[in-house]
Amino acid sequence: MAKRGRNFGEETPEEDKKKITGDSLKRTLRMFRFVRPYRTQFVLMCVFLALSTASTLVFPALIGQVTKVIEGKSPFTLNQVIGLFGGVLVLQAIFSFFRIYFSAQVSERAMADVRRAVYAKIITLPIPFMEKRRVGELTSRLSADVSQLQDVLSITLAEFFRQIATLLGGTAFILYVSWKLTLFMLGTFPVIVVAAIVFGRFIRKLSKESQDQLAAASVIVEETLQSINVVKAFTNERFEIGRYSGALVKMVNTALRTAKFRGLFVSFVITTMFGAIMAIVWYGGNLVQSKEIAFADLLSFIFYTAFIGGSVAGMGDMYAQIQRTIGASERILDILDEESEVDVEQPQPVLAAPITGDVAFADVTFSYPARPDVEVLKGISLRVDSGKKIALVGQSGAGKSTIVQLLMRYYPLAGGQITIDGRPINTIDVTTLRQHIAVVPQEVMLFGGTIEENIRYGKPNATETDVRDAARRANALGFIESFPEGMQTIVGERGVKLSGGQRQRIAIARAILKDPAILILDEATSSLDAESERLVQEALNELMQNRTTLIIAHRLATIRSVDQIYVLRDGLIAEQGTHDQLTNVPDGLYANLVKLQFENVNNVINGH
Ligand SMILES: Nc1ncnc2c1ncn2[C@@H]1O[C@H](COP(=O)(O)OP(=O)(O)OP(=O)(O)O)[C@@H](O)[C@H]1O
Repeated sequence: MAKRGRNFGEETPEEDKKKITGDSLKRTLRMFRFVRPYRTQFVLMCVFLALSTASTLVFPALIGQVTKVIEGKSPFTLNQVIGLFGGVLVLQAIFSFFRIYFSAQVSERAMADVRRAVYAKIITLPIPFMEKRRVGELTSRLSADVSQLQDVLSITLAEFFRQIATLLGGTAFILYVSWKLTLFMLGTFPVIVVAAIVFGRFIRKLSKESQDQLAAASVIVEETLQSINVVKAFTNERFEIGRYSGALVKMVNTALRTAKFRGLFVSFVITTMFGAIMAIVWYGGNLVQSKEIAFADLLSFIFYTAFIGGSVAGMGDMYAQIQRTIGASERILDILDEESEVDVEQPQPVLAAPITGDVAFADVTFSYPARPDVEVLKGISLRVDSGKKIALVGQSGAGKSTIVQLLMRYYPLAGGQITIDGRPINTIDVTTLRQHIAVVPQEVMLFGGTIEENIRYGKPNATETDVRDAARRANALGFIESFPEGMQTIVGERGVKLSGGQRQRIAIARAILKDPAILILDEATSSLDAESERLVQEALNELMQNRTTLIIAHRLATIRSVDQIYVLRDGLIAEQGTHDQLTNVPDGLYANLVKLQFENVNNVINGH
């Protein structure tokens, strides 16, 4: 049996072992909506499948006919029968071709639609959903689960149909030839096939064990090579070699044990299968001798028996296949049934009336969905008037990033309200809301394309001149043009080919191009060298002009001139005011932070 992805009868992983119930089958059938657009091809595939199965089933009967001709017991000549044989052969080839052609048409297109739908769903789901799942898990929905469904459409369905047809057609034929021989055959052959299936399962379990052990050994290699510096620093080479050898010995032992059973299995199969055929030939031969059946029919009988045996063997795998398919469909449907926050079926909203950018938080409380019992914000109220700048400062974990994540509407609030221009943000379309906000993150993440593509990410329909202009205003044009390929320079994976300061300026150019009313700056914690710092700061000043800006500040030196500073402690605003006001609060939090940073800088300068 041809199988893609998984091997014949391979053990079904635990998570795939879904009970087959009426409900789960019904749910799985919902996946057929993806086949509906291709129903013509699907029907054609079924027709050719039926035809090719029927033509295969004719072969044993034809072999019987040939024998009859040779024995001189047929009204046809040898050439006529062989001609018919050839005709069936040609038809069978044509039918099979079209069956595969149409099944590929259906399965490839329908599965691309499933992948597109799942991806569109995943990328538009709210952040809390993404937090609950691992990225690897989501990507395997797109690869493994969809491939499983594709197997069903392109292979399993055909196999299933063929097996049932062979079983029914073959049994009907042999019953017609001789019910006695049929009963004799049914008493032996299927029993052996089923025994072989069970034995085979056991062996596969064993070989999976040795595969797992090989995987475990590979993990040791991978881990140690990845952290080779650590291994060497601790001089643990000998220890690791020992660990690896141990894993190998275990694997070899299991493999040898498996081989013993595999040897037994092969001997068992060969002996019993051929034994059964011999028994049938013996019994059938007797029937031929006593003239109960014709010799030609005995030959056809044996061929059909082999066909039936193959079908019974294939059936064993069918149940596992259906289980896997139900599991895969359910996991895909679970995702498709989630509610998106962005409706991609609708065209992207054109930016509604420009906003002025008055941002206000009123008594906002919040807990992350992943940790509902920890209140991260305990009643935050703040306001930034249009075009003004505020800074959020406070210890790590105080809730600064949370505040801006809520403004982006990544999470629903537990209490209170956030408004922009007086409108609660949950009444604004989420795409429109985010179109008005740009974020310059702490760690700039660039996509693997060109510099131009990365800047254009801020506004996909921007002209080349706009992109250059944004780069120039972000102090980035200089370094971009110093590269031989200029704007077309490919930035390596995650932008590793660019320095930290350069990446930041690209992120600033991106934000300038987006031209939002509201800006969020998540200050980089690591400081740049003085020249880089100056270039970035200049670019930021250009970006911040006339925009409502929220700065998550880590280095207090950069926020002296903001309009208002909010000092956070444990999810509450502990102090607020301008830099000058706050530094004068005796023993104030901010005053202490400033002192601390000042001392640190002095310590570094003085070499302490
Ligand atoms: N996605 C999340 N799920 C659950 N808890 C989170 C999540 N993100 C942050 N937290 C928790 O919320 C609290 C506030 O985190 P937040 O990132 O807002 O702090 P921060 O002030 O920005 O800190 P830093 O300066 O280190 O970035 C922390 O205790 C953190 O552990």
